[in-house]
Amino acid sequence: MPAFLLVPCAFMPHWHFCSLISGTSNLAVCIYVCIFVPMSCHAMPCQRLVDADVAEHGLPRQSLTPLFACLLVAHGHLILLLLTGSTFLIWFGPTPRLAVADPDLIREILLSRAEHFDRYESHPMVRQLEGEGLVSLRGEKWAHHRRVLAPTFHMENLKMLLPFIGKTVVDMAEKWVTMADPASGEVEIDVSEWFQIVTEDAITRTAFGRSYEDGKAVFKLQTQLMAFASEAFRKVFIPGYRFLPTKKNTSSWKLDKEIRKNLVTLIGRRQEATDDERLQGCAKDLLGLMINASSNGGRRRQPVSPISVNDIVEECKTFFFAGKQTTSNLLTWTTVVLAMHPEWQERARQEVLEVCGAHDIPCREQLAKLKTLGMILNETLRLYPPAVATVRRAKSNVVLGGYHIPRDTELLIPIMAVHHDARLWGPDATQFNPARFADGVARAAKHPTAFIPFGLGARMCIGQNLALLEAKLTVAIILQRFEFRLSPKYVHAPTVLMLLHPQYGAPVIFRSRSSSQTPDHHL
Ligand code: HEM
Repeated sequence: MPAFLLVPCAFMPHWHFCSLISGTSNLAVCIYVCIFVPMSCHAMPCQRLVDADVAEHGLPRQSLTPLFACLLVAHGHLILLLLTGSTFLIWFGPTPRLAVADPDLIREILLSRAEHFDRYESHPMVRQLEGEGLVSLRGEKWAHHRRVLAPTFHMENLKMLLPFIGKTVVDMAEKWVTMADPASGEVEIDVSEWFQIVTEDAITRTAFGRSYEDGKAVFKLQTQLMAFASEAFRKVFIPGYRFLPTKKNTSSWKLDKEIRKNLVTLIGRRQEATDDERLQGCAKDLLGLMINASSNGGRRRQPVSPISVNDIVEECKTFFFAGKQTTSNLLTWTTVVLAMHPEWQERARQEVLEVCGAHDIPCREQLAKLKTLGMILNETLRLYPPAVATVRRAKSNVVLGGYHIPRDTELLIPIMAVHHDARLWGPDATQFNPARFADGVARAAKHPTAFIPFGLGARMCIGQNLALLEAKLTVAIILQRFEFRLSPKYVHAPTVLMLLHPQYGAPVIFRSRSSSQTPDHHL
């Protein structure tokens, strides 16, 4: 039997240490830093793997802070891939994981032989954050929920949300203008914070539709709940601690109870609505679809698992979690790379002005014509995929690419490493070059499965259409109204805290295009 490729690599102990204690704990990172700092001196080489642009832009070097050390931990697989080839064993705490970065094998795992592999069950702390919805469900219940919820994300449905999302972006842009310094006409904005307003609004409309205001109140409570959960996630993990009646735990339980109470009231109100009201030309929202599915459950010949109030609560958590931060990270990285590459910024702006004009909120048909912007978004998703990896578990003993994989083996698909593999993307794999997507996604790399920011197969991201539409709309509106560049305060430090985000935020300097028409403006 071929043995797994065991890699004696300096990175293993770090991964091992950090993952033992919940992945991001400060204590673990301190241990990590003590062991690894003398060996690494500086983390810059790893960042260079992430983006060659850093060197070009002479961005400030930084000290090796604990969180920055996490970057190295998170990109261990990237380095292992480059050192060893595309299939290797890596330790995640006491558990071995087979990292698979070969696109043919990834295709087998996620698509052609997906029945042999299940989604990996997240840690309870993570599940608390992501909810027990679509992301973590499996088997028949997952299939039922996916079928029920899919219509929300059909393009015909989503395009009805565009004017609302567009209005939120325009309001945000107008606020930036009022914040500008009257002398210079410029304003510095940390886009990583502001974009969350846009994505929260979009997900609230998608989930609650015409009950938007009630939905906002629910998601506000959920934000507080998630703040508690993510704080706990960053601390040392003590099994069972989350069940103790500490001050924070009791506050979390109270919030959870309140969310359920609000949703039950909302569901009751929606159920009382007449059919006429339900069909008032509103977009199909997640809440409405789930309520219908719970009441239609009895009409199905073989009801799988009727959707309960608890299911609705958990799906709301899941969609809020899966839909908000991912898309705001994409928006943040897109703005950062456009600020780094003024020539692409200008090309994208000219296209937007030609297709959509200088002021109007772009409609679905216009967005579809923004080819350059589409290429830029793809290239951003390639270099900075918000979800850096995904994990599967073998359901039985299987042979994959000549390896005998025992049942229950975890398989890590390092999306970010695949996206940076020079064997697939060519020698400029670490460079920002949207032109590689000019002939479509399938032809951008040497393998059609080399680009998987939204996963692949049956469990591919259900929110992909919404994310891309929202991102295109938001960036188009910003390009119509502003020219922008990186703030000198910006530090290029992509780091992973569940998702890939800029460790020190993303301060960008915006200048309104109406004020920058003066002859002496410099960008
Ligand atoms: C740029 C934005 C986004 C990225 C990069 C992204 C990425 C992903 C990836 C990689 C997966 C597959 C995970 C796996 O195979 O294990 C996934 C699944 C999922 N995503 Fe997204 N996502 C994004 C936006 C959204 C949005 C806006 C929503 C909801 C409104 C959403 C909801 C979900 C859900 C519910 C799943 C689980 C699907 C299932 O298992 O059936 N995502 N996403």
